[in-house]
Amino acid sequence: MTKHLSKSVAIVGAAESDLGKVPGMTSLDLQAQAAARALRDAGLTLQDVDGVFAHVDDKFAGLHLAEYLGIRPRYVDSTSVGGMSSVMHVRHAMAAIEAGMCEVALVAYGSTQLSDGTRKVGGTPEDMRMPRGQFITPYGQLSPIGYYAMVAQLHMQRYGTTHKDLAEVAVAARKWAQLNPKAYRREETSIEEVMASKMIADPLRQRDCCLVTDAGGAVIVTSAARARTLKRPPVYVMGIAESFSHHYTPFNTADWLDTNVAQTADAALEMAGVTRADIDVVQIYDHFTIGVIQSLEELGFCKRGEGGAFVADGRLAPGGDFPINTSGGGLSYNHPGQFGMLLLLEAVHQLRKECGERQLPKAELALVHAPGLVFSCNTTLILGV
Ligand SMILES: CC(=O)SCCNC(=O)CCNC(=O)[C@H](O)C(C)(C)COP(=O)(O)OP(=O)(O)OC[C@H]1O[C@@H](n2cnc3c(N)ncnc32)[C@H](O)[C@@H]1OP(=O)(O)O
Repeated sequence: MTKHLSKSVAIVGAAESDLGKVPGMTSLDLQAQAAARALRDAGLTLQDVDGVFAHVDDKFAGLHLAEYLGIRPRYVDSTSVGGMSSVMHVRHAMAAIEAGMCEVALVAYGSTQLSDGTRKVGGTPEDMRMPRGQFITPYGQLSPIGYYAMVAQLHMQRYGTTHKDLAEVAVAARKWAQLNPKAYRREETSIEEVMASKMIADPLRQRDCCLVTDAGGAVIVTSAARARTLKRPPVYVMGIAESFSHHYTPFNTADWLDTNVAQTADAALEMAGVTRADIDVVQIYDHFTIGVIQSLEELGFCKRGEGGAFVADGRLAPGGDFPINTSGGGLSYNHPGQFGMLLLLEAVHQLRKECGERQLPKAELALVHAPGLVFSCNTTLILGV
């Protein structure tokens, strides 16, 4: 249905804010810093921006960012659906640009969860306000780690996945991080070290969980026609799809491992007119090691239940035959409150061949996948140069 929109818009500017621990900044500061850098990258100015797409833990995110930047856009979208929001905003920007409602869209995200100590592992008042809260939170279920721990338990019980399989994902991420000067954790690690790290929510140990860092990022999306007049090589949106299944906890679904991921992967690939085998760069949300195994299966890179075997023997790491998350991912690079923006940025950097030591030799087509909440929704994006 959206096939005709393939290559109708492109990312023409992309930048991270300062990363890691950034004291003295607010999430708005980080968004604005990233926005200024992304605009400079594109050769555009704030006056060119007429669409703002932002999400932070604030329902007025787009409005606040526009006001902070001193601009008066004619289109604002502050939809927040968890980790995938920034990736989904690229689709919403495409729709708005194609409908003539804006021409230069700023997509931004920022979080200072490390510096301001706002990341809580569970039992927050917000949890209690959600419908599930009263039945789950009082019993000590940590959010979202506890939910993914239950998914991991089920995966292990049903398919024989082991903790060593999970650890493979964490070690591969660290090996990529060692090639990325901006990564937060770059020290050597091993399968044994991951497996011996402190238990957080059985079977997920500390090193199975993403980092808590500050970070922000921004991309500039515009029409293909405008993109061709700018200084950067356009990174085209070849295909993109989003899908929603349930609210937050998978325990309301018939099978916790059942997701809508394949639906968005198939739709995005079809829109792009390419197959899984054509993809050079894969960026997958790694909030927890089990999330990567589950995503690889659900995206159709292997069958459900085979993800553990798929990631074995360093396959995802530098030098492996299925490299993913070349930045070091949320597990070792940076993980602000939500990771979609950083996944998107790494895909753009790979396609523009600006990744230094971690640059993949062939990088023409990228697949970015991000879920929201606990695989409650997801977006798949195919980018190409
Ligand atoms: C939509 C979504 O994206 S869902 C995901 C949202 N994010 C999360 O849920 C965050 C998950 N992670 C966490 O909550 C925490 O990192 C935990 C609970 C796993 C670990 O917490 P703690 O053991 O209390 O560690 P704490 O956060 O205090 O950090 C202690 C040290 O361990 C480090 N550390 C934490 N996780 C890791 C890791 N995976 N690898 C290496 N070091 C780590 C920290 O960087 C910190 O180092 P420092 O003292 O040098 O700064």
